[in-house]
Amino acid sequence: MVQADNDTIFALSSGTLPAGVAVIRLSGPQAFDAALALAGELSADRKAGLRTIRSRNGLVIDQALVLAFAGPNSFTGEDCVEMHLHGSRAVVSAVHQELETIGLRLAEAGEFSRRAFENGKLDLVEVEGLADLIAAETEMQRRLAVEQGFGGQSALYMSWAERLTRARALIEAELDFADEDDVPGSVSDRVWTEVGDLYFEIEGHIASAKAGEIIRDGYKVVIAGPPNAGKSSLLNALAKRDVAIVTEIAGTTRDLLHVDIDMEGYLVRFFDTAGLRESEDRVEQEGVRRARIAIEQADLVLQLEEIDSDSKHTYDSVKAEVLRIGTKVDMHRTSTGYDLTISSETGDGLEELRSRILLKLKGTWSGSLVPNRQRHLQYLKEASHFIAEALNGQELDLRAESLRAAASSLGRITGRVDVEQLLDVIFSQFCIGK
Ligand SMILES: Nc1nc2c(ncn2[C@@H]2O[C@H](COP(=O)(O)OP(=O)(O)OP(=O)(O)O)[C@@H](O)[C@H]2O)c(=O)[nH]1
Repeated sequence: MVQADNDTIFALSSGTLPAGVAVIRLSGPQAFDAALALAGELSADRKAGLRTIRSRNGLVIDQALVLAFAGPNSFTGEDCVEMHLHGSRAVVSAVHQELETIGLRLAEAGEFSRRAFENGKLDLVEVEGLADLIAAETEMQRRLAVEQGFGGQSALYMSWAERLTRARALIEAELDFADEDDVPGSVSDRVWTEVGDLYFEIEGHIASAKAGEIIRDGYKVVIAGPPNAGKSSLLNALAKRDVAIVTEIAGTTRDLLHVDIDMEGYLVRFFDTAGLRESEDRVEQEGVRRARIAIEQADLVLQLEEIDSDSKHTYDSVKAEVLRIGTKVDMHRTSTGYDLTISSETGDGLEELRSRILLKLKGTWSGSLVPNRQRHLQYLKEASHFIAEALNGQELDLRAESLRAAASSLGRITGRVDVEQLLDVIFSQFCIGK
């Protein structure tokens, strides 16, 4: 069913019940009336007031703190109310029932944010950043989401779109008014130098996308090696619990297993893989196939091998960095030819392994703004392509058109930048004509 945009909506905005407090949020033209019907009276704008919440037939449902936010100064830009109730299922359910009877409806997933976007309170990048902030589990994910959710990234893209549009305005001024006296001679050289600088800035930003992906989706560490090398034992030792089955039977692990570990604020996803060997067993063959895909997609491969073992394995298509690790050091004396030797049994070398992984991770993100979604990357690449076209073009009007297309691509990232509007602003600052 298509829901009307001017419906007044409500939802439980806080977490799982029961809890100390449950926050129900209302948004839309009827929000204040509905809150008045339940709470009797609302405090002044944005001031919390302690109210008794009653049903229509006068029965007390709960006592709550009620806050009213008159639009446009609210999250959605509409009139909003928050009721901070006691967090019981029965209280929340009774309030929901009352609100539905009054004619409000339960919000759909993301509907508050959608309204915030439609009312110009948040742009798309900020909406995505907010979603990431809510989903953030590690400190670095939180920091990245804050950079994105609170306007920093949008401001960067907006400033780039503005620079492109300004360049285009200058070029068009040159095209339109070249024969008049009050436009300074050829501005082209300076404009193209500036556009060239911007091209390198955008390319640099695109190159940092991997860092964004690693922080947001996790650093993928794949534990690989022949059967019985001790892969599952290492996964369990790192996770400090029994995630994977460990036996002395070669070929125990057949599927891909993974464990997420928060290492000093970074999300690290460790994958345990099936031992790499030729096998007649179809399940094991499939496990090995999945292991190879995981190795190809890894950020770091831990190549395990029991010290002194004969089963040396070569990896064909590893793009990631590889750490060669000799295992079961508690059972062996010699240990040359490895980057590191470990024992999951005694814990030897595990701290060293953790530090090496962290060292690699800490070098990935400097804390600067980075694209962290495929959507951003796609439009950034598109923008960069159009800028390159403008820089290498011949006809001035076609080059100006490429600049417009590049600014539009950047505008699509935030969903806000209207290039034509920008052009008006820029032209209004010129004093062309008499
Ligand atoms: N002494 C000793 N034994 C270990 C160590 N790590 C693993 N083992 C033993 O080696 C055998 C194989 O360990 P796993 O962790 O299952 O090895 P895997 O590489 O996952 O094996 P597959 O699932 O067959 O690919 C088990 O009997 C473990 O107890 C270690 O550090 N020291």
